[in-house]
Amino acid sequence: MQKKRGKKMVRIIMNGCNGHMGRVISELVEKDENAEIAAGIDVADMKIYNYPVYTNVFDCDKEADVMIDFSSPKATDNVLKYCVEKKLPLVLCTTGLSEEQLSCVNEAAKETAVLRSANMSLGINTLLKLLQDAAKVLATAGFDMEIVERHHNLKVDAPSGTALALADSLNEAMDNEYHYVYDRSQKREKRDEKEIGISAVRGGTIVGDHEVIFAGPDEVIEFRHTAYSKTVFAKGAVEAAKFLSGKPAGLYNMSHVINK
Ligand SMILES: NC(=O)C1=CN([C@@H]2O[C@H](COP(=O)(O)OP(=O)(O)OC[C@H]3O[C@@H](n4cnc5c(N)ncnc54)[C@H](OP(=O)(O)O)[C@@H]3O)[C@@H](O)[C@H]2O)C=CC1
Ligand SMILES: O=C(O)C1=N[C@H](C(=O)O)C[C@H](O)C1
Repeated sequence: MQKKRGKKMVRIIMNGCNGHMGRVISELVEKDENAEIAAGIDVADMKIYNYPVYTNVFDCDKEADVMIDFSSPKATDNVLKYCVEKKLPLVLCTTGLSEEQLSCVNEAAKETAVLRSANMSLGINTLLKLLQDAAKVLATAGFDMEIVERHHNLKVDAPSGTALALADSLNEAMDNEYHYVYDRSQKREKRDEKEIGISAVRGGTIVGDHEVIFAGPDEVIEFRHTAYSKTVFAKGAVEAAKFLSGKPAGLYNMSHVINK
């Protein structure tokens, strides 16, 4: 299909182009007058779309304005190296990165623009802010904070990157006094008041569901976000790519895109 070209065209390299998110983004960009996929990167060239696919990121010699990455932590080290070498802005959406990889992200952001977000949806990024006000009132009043996340049965990392980001947001509001508990199966003592419990459910085709529970004496408040399709993440990622193209080196997040 020949698409109408807009005035301002953002050229994207899609890392993880054969995956679930890579495909949703390819479909979305196909209809976008102001964006195109210059090349894809994945472990195999499945010839799904009409852009060139490289199985090794370092073989990719296409001119581009930004990379979007939805792949695997196994790809992250090379993705960061490539983007630093090419001074290519990077929208990093892959979750499950190690502590060491997270510090490499910070280092890379000194050389090129990096926007890392575990969740590209408007809803979760709004919730991250709202929760801080709630925590300041409720956790201070002694409410316990718990997070339950639910995802499809193909998800490999647990807890989700979003659950960790939600916990970090709560914790930041409380001067980082809290610690996270992922598994209570070996515990023989009651809950610590400074813990945030994080539980993961995996099943079927659940796109992504996050519940933040504030449980106090005789009352409970719950905040819940449900993604009904992967398009919410794809839209956010393409918007972030357009925002990041041409930006100076630095670490960005979705709040920069939403409040631009
Ligand atoms: N920030 C956000 O809003 C969101 C983040 N995510 C995260 O994005 C990531 C991808 O999700 P999803 O698309 O569902 O996963 P998929 O497994 O469907 O897709 C990942 C793709 O990346 C490929 N891949 C694996 N290793 C490499 C590598 N070294 N280089 C290039 N490509 C590679 C995989 O190939 P193969 O299958 O052969 O291994 C696969 O085609 C996950 O970490 C997920 O948690 C997902 C949704 C939203
Ligand atoms: O793997 C997924 O699918 C998702 N991963 C992200 C996460 O780990 O938080 C975001 C979203 O919930 C979907």
